[in-house]
Amino acid sequence: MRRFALSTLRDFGMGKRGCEEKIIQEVHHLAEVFEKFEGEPFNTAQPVNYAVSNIISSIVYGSRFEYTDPVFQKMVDRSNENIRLAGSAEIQLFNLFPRLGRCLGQWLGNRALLMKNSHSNIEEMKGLVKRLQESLNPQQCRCFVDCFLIRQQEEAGQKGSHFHQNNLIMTVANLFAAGTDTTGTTLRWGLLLMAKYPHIQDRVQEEMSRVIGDRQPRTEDRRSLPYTNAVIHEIQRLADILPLSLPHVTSRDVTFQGFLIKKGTAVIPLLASVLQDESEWKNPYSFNPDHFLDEEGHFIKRDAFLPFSAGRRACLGESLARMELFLFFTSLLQRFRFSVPTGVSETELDLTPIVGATLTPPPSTVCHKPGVNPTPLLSA
Ligand code: HEM
Repeated sequence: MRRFALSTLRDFGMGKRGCEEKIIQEVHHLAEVFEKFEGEPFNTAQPVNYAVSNIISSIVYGSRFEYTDPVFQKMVDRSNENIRLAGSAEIQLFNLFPRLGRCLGQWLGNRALLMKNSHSNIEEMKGLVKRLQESLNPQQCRCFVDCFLIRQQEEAGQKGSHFHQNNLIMTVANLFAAGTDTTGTTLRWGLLLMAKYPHIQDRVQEEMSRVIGDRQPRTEDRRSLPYTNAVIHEIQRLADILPLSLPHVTSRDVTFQGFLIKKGTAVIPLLASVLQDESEWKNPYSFNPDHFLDEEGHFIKRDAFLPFSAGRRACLGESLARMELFLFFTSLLQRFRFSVPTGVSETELDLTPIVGATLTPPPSTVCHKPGVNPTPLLSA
């Protein structure tokens, strides 16, 4: 299923050009929302989440949603709420000791809410899939769901086929959740860190203005923007949004660094142990883009940079996420200057994360005014 998902996602958007166009279109929608605040402080969470969710949604369903669509809003909000709930103490405890479920009784309010949210989202997704199913044309594959349905028809009656309805809905739900909160959270950390460190924002905007001027940033510009690239990597390193990655289970006995790990053991990789390793990074707990630059200011790759984890089950959306982060971040910084609200100093700006399954920025607000080279908004 992973292989099918990867190759289909590549065909439907994660292929470089197709995806780049989708992201650039979405940047314009997001920038329009930002513009409406006219410099007043606002919380970037919802518009940013809706924008990134539209990228995975258009790959999966073949079309984007309006940010004002109440069904879409609820799906994104529930999915993000679930990621927060999944990291709560009671859910973690329940996962460790499921048999304690009944004893934990009233304690499990979070679990009830999580299940209710999942159920509601799955019902909405079933409706979206049904509509695509009704208009399915096997000669014209419009999106991920279509590809799955066509394969399902081809393998109909085949024993053991993975292409059944339940797998389709669960895959769609996983892609939606995995593709929304992670990228949205990282982008919001980025905007907050730019407001906190204006001298770093200055350097990003100076580099962009010098290298690409007014035109729309493109993925290939990454190579000519070493400082900006280093800043985006440093945002991901410091934000460490998935410090526990995802839990795994050993499929056989393994000996690792002299320790025997029995088959069936739960393994939780601590990404923080590399992203903030004191022997790897000069200032592991500070925001320092120099971690990714050599003395001449060239970008350098670092082995300890593993926000997408590693190995055969590493993040399936890494290339999509990297493209989204680069294009959203550069396009927003080209249009806007982000700052702390009046009356709050940069040093006072709190960066204590909210702990869930991901580490999200605190509910702070940022202001913006036109950037160094504000580009006119294209009509989408
Ligand atoms: C900044 C953004 C992102 C970060 C930091 C991130 C990080 C991760 C991490 C750490 C894992 C766990 C890997 C493991 O189990 O070893 C993961 C898994 C996954 N990610 Fe991402 N991710 C991001 C964006 C995305 C996007 C945009 C998608 C959409 C396609 C996506 C889809 C997935 C899927 C489907 C998995 C499960 C893979 C599997 O179990 O085989 N991710 N991600």
